[in-house]
Amino acid sequence: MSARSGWDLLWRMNKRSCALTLLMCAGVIYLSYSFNSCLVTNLNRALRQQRARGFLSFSVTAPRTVPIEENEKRQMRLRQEKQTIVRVVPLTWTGFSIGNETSGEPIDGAPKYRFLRQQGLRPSRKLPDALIIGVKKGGTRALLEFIRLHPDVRAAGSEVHFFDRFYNKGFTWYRHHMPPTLEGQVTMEKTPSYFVTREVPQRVRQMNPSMKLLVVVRDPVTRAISDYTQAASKKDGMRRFEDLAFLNGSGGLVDTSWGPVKIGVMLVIWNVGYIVFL
Ligand SMILES: Nc1ncnc2c1ncn2[C@@H]1O[C@H](COP(=O)(O)OS(=O)(=O)O)[C@@H](OP(=O)(O)O)[C@H]1O
Repeated sequence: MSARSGWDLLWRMNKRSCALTLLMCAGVIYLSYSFNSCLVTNLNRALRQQRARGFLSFSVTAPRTVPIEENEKRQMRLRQEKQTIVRVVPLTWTGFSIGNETSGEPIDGAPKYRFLRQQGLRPSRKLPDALIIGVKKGGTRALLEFIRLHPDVRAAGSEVHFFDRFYNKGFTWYRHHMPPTLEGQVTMEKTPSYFVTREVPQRVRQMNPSMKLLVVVRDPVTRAISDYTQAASKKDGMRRFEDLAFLNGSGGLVDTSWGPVKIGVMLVIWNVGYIVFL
């Protein structure tokens, strides 16, 4: 074999081994990438499941170097520490049972308050400290939902109508319709018809002279249209808005005795100094 053909052979062999090396590198990179992404996906799934399983347990993922037993102990310690300082407040309350609880006493039996009891907290129902009194179709539901996002506010889910419809049922009835609260939490409810019921201001004042009153105001015309639209959606064959809103179908003289218009001019029954307008 000549020297030249020897070099050629070596060159061809180097090219082959280079290609092989490159191929192997690519394989290693691909395998490690797949392994890592698989690991990350599994970790994410495990974390999500853990979070979903215990929304009240504050677990911390330990570094992989910490032995499992030690990690568990650390998690338990962390949980205990957190439980002493974290106040867990469910944002919604869907049911209550009259008869099991007496006024202002803690709700002991309900399993949903187990976490609070474990933390030494004892929720009880109170009469409201604040009312959203109207106006109907002013965005009162939205306001209540925004306010009750605050952990120190708890609100009755539906309209209670105590001061206008069920006043004769008494304060115990009213309190049982309020959600259980912890000390320092504000209790609220919203009933837009309070704004247009003549007896309500006096009744509210009698129950609690320092009650906070909130009113969402809205342009009376669009409010009336919204009110009418809601009514028309529930009742077939309702007359047209303009037929009801104007006297004798005049198109000029507004009928202020018609419900949806009347609400727009009802402010007179309240002492506006007591109300927060939004
Ligand atoms: N964030 C916000 N901003 C402005 N407007 C809002 C908001 N949220 C609700 N809305 C409108 O308020 C109308 C419903 O009001 P209420 O929740 O007070 O209705 S009710 O009295 O409890 O039936 C209703 O009005 P219409 O859509 O004109 O009927 C809602 O669209």
